[in-house]
Amino acid sequence: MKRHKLLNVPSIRRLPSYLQVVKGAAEEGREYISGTYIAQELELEAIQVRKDLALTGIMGKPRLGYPVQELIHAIERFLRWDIDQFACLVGAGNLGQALLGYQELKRHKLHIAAAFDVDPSKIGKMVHGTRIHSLSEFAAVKEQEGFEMAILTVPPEVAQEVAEIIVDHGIKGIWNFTNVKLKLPSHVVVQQEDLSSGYAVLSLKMAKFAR
Ligand SMILES: NC(=O)c1ccc[n+]([C@@H]2O[C@H](COP(=O)([O-])OP(=O)(O)OC[C@H]3O[C@@H](n4cnc5c(N)ncnc54)[C@H](O)[C@@H]3O)[C@@H](O)[C@H]2O)c1
Repeated sequence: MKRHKLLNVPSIRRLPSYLQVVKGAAEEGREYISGTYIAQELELEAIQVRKDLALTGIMGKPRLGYPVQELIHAIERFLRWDIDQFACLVGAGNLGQALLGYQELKRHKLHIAAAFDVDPSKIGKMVHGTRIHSLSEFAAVKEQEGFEMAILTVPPEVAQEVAEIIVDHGIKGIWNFTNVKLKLPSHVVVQQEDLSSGYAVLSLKMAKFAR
């Protein structure tokens, strides 16, 4: 059996873009928003949007649509973006430092409490307000900051070994930006981020639709 199998992953992946549209409507002072409007903004089918939004437990009102503020709260609650979550980042290189500066994560209440690296020229520095520690300090910093989630942005050749170290120190979830398929104990949740899949879709769409 596949571990950590979550139903409705494609729906969950669409919810952040709905949230963006609904927040835009809130900024324009709108009180209600329809599934059809969200669908048009995102080039989706209205039925799909309504089905996805039903996951959050919210019901639209006939002819009016969804109350904007309630919809924002429903999506955020469903995604657990209404709760402060703390993570560390391991591998403060090009991608790692870009993620440290990515304000959108903070807006979703994901706070990167500490970063780790092995490069002596980076250790001790602050990057976008987050201190870079030596990986050897992992246990002590984790104890102090209490994070259980890690963002992994190390080179692929050390990804497995670094993942094992941080899991041994109690990390329970890894957002893995390396292209390595990590082999870890079944209690650890791993989310693989693959930029190539976005490029694959762009490439095929251009071949089909761009002139
Ligand atoms: N740069 C991108 O746009 C991009 C995009 C998608 C995925 N990735 C993947 O993300 C990872 C990082 O890419 P990058 O371009 O930031 O690389 P990078 O070389 O700039 O950064 C890697 C960092 O990891 C550190 N590091 C090396 N060994 C370590 C260890 N044992 N423990 C802790 N830190 C260690 C290095 O000192 C460095 O700071 C790679 O696996 C890459 O394939 C990068």
